[in-house]
Amino acid sequence: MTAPLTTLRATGALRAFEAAGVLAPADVHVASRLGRLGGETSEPVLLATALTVRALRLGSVCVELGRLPDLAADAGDLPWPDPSRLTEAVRRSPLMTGGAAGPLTPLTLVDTPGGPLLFLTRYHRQEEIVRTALADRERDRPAVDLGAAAAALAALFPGPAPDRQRVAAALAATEWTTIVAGGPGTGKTHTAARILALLFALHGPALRVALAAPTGKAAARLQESIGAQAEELGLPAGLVATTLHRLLGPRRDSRGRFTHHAHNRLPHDVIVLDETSMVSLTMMARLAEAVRPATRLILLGDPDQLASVDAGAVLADLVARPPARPPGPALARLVPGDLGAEGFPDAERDQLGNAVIRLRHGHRFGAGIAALADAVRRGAADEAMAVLTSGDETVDLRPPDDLAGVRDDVVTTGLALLDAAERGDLTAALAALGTHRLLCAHREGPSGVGHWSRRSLAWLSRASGRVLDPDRRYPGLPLLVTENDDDAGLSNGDTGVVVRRDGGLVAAFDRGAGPLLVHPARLSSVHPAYAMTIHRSQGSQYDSVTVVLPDETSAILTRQLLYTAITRARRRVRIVGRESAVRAALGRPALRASGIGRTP
Ligand SMILES: Nc1ncnc2c1ncn2[C@@H]1O[C@H](COP(=O)(O)OP(=O)(O)OP(=O)(O)O)[C@@H](O)[C@H]1O
Repeated sequence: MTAPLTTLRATGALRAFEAAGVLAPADVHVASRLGRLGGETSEPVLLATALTVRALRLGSVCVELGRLPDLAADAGDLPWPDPSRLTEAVRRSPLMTGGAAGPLTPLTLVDTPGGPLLFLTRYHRQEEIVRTALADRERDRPAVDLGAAAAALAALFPGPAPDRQRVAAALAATEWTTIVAGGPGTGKTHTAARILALLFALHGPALRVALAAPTGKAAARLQESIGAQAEELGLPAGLVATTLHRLLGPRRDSRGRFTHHAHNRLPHDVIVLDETSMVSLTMMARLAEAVRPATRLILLGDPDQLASVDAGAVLADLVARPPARPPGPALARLVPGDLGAEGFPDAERDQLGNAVIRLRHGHRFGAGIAALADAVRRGAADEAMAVLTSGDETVDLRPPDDLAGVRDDVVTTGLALLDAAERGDLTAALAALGTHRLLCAHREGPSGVGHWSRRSLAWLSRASGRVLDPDRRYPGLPLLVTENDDDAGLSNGDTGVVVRRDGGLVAAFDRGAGPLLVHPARLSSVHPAYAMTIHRSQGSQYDSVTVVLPDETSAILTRQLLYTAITRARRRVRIVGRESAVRAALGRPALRASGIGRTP
């Protein structure tokens, strides 16, 4: 039996950190358990261990021992250990060296030019796997027929220089790994479809291609988008996208292990992975092990989004790596006009050495949303406020007591859902689901999901003249999936709606071409989705979005959180909150630590 999550044993420093809310009971529990198993009693070492466990919970793979107090700058006075004494104590710890109790070494300390980093060994290994695989893949470059590649590039990308999409495709032709970064609507999928066309042109129709994404929903969108361009680009019809899990082949006999691994690699010539910012370090390591050296790996994603909820912002880390080598000579010969163009700065050219290209031009957003997202990404608070107060009708900042507009959007969307769902019109119901979404930073409290869900339901009940009880799954109830359910084909974060159908009810989930229908009784972990957290909205977009900000003291309110919320909107974004909260968010980049690109 596992021990209950009690922290009665927390003493001294751990207790102080737990009382201050810096450590959760589970952090202390894991650290104490490791300490007992490994024979470590030093309080500072156990504190550092608990802080490392906490860091994982918050998306960092390690902690910087020399800068521990930065982890909780707003937590007041706490008994932080002296960094150099702590580092020495960790170095000598049986948790590092293995003790009398056995060879268990759950901690790994890595010295870097920026100071010592403390990892849980398991995650350090995973970083090593990703780093080593990438370094191996960077040792050489694929041979390419430059004449054929130049001709195909010219046909696929006829625009003026600099065209970063063309550069992305040229990278994909000349590198084993290519990272195409960019915000929503910058054309990552558009480019991926053209990259495939280029690779088919170079290597013939037998090329084996895999399309993958971290969630079922993202895979469906990728497949739909590539499929819609297949005819125009001469791609084979019926390219199928799958989740990364399914690509690797989950094994029923062993959770976390896959059919494809270092000794049974994936057979594909090209693997395109979308929404890479949502891939955890663990899954990235599994993929890195399973990819053949001569497979082209194309990673697409937005590194400015919130990191994956599991540890590891692998994409952001890969994009931020200092250049390891100069750009390849073949690249310069394929796209000399783009690389030499005035609007293509040196810093971007250097990044090409790591096969990283960032698409910058938005093709989908209103100009207001794009300008706001860009200002938020850079933390430029005055610029963001100027956009928000410019009168541009695609972006708006409203004080928390000015709710008429939000109510209108909630009621219009809710009534459309009720109407379409009662009529059994799946297409209309799923379309209504994507028109407006309420996003909150928190789950609880006056700016949290619970409060705003109840408020939305009250508005909608009044407007529809019906008593709507989310516990009785009525037609028109929007749903949010909160756990992966492989058997039902649902992923954590999927949204759907209950619809009347053939005299009964079904839950419909958007899957591009055809909706996924699930009997409501088969749904295990779902909640009403009148409002949802920004974290859960990652990877989805809506026509219009209302973002409810907490007050400026909320530590969860970071630049990445606000960027992620804003970029969920295609046409209109309304922020409900005060200017002070917007400014606080922009002043708070999420502190994440990882070793990729830093360790020797
Ligand atoms: N070079 C281009 N010329 C014309 N239209 C483009 C170009 N690039 C992208 N688009 C269009 O812009 C829209 C957004 O492109 P796409 O879906 O590829 O972006 P994305 O970066 O993959 O977005 P997301 O991150 O939301 O998936 C699509 O309608 C696409 O056809």
